[in-house]
Amino acid sequence: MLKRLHQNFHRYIRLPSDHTFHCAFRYSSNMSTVNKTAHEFDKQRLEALLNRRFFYAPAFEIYGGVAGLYDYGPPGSSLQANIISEWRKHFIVEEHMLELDTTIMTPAPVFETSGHVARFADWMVKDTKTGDVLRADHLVKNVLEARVAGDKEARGVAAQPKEDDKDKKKKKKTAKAAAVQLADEVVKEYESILAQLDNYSGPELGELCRKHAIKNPDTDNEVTEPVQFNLMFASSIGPTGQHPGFLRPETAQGHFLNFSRLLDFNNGRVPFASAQIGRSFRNEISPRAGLLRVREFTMAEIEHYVDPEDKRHERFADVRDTVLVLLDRHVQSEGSTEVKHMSVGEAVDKGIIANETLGYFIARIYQYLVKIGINPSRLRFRQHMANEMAHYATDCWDAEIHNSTGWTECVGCADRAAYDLSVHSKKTGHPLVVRQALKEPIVTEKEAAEFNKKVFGKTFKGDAATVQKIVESMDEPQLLKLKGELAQGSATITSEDGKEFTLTPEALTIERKTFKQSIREFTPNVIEPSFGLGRILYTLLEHSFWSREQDVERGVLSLPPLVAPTKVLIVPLSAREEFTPLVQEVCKSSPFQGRPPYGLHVLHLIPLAS
Ligand SMILES: Nc1ncnc2c1ncn2[C@@H]1O[C@H](COP(=O)(O)OP(=O)(O)OP(=O)(O)O)[C@@H](O)[C@H]1O
Repeated sequence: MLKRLHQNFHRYIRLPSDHTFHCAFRYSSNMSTVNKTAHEFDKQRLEALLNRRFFYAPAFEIYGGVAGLYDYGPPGSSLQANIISEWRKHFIVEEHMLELDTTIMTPAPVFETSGHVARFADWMVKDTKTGDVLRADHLVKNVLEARVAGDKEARGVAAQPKEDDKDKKKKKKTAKAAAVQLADEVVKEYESILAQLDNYSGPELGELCRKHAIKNPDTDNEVTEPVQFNLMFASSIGPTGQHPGFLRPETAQGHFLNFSRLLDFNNGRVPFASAQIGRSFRNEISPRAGLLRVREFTMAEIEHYVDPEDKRHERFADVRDTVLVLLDRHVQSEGSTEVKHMSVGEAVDKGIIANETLGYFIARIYQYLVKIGINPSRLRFRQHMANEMAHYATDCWDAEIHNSTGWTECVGCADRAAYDLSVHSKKTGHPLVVRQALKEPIVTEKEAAEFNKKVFGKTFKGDAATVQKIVESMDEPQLLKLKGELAQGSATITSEDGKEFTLTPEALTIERKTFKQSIREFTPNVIEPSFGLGRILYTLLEHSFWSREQDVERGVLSLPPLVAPTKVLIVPLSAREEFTPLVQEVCKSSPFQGRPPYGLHVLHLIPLAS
């Protein structure tokens, strides 16, 4: 019997029929083909399927659950592992990146220096009567979008709500507005606000709420002025609570703090990149969007260190012709969302994308997302507007994926300039720089201060070090001025705390000297692609979900084999116990074991017969 099983292996591999998630077997990454026969997307059916098959579920559910925390079940974990595995291959292996695994618990000074303690915050408002908390930009977005939708409905442009919404109770609570037709200018103004929503400061969001009578849609109550809420989870390290700390809200700082070691590992050369996959934590104000906004999630982040004077990328030619859908900042600031279809080469040439390295990573992000099954026609890159971008960043693009809630940022890709390395270096005194031997030494002439240590010490005693520091920190024009004053007999300088010191030519001389520099020292700039894997996973599930017109009850997930949780199913057709060892034997000796064709590397053994 076993021999027969082996001989007829392919007959005993039961390719699952296409009415459950096991139809991960539809080898199509081209959903447009699939969608021709598919029924309209139904979020409730997808959610029911994901819940029933335990892709993921609210964490601590039997204790009532906590918003924004989710556990992944077997297929969800497997799907996530495959997404990560492909990410590792696509970025870490193919780009020779240096992988890290740094700690989550972080001492507070790190985030004080990075600016997170002061600025990693969102604007929140409170319902003036119930005290319910809402994120200010989300409130404005939901209410204005609902009004625009209501206007479309009143004009007969929008689809009417479906009659067959059986499970209305379960429907997500979202802002709804009556089908009321608005004046054309009002619609235009709303659309303009929505197009540049991320550009508004907290006070401006408050102003919008007042101007457009935006209230809490759940209660119709007014809301308070926006106040900032820091998103980091605070903790303390050690039994005495002496060392305040935070759960990291991103993995990036772990890369920067290890920069010197990474640089050594890379033999002192740039460019190179570090990469890390790990958990991050954000105490989101009002997480109501399933996996799209959670309080604990897996990120995959790359920090690519590059010479600030040369941001070319040696493999740019490989991606130059990749055509992307771009929504640039100028279009948004005009209140429009009109996209451009453009090759990444053209976008860099025209200065729409700031430099080659940033363009290279944007193209690689696109390739990765499409490879794992994201529908390219629902993927765009949106450039950050001036106010939205961190003050130190020179350019930033988000990979946004369209889903049932609209466009969602799933990957951020920013040129962070030299900010992070500079601030940590300044704070700790540890140089986070690259030293490069110059082919041709640079010869320069400049004013230099020379201290007569004996006289200097005698004159200034305990203040000698302070006075020396003041002089050493002077630039060329200041030194020239000081030199002139000393030539007249003496000069007076003042310390930060207002103390005055008189310098004489006996204590200090300033002379023009020639310097030869054979080492160039610089702080590299950082290009950072930052992926939220939960958002990618969820949008992928939406893009892969469909059902047939003739069988809408049964959902199908058409995931590419590369990431599908189940690749091959081997099942006994009878419940007889003696079949179990035979099936296990077949699994072990299957041609897929060890040498997976087409990425088939997971074998699931599921008893089918009952
Ligand atoms: N609360 C969250 N839940 C799930 N994923 C998240 C969350 N916050 C951020 N991410 C993911 O991490 C990536 C990088 O984080 P980044 O700091 O750029 O996001 P963000 O701009 O703060 O996102 P948002 O504006 O949506 O809050 C995002 O592109 C997203 O995929």
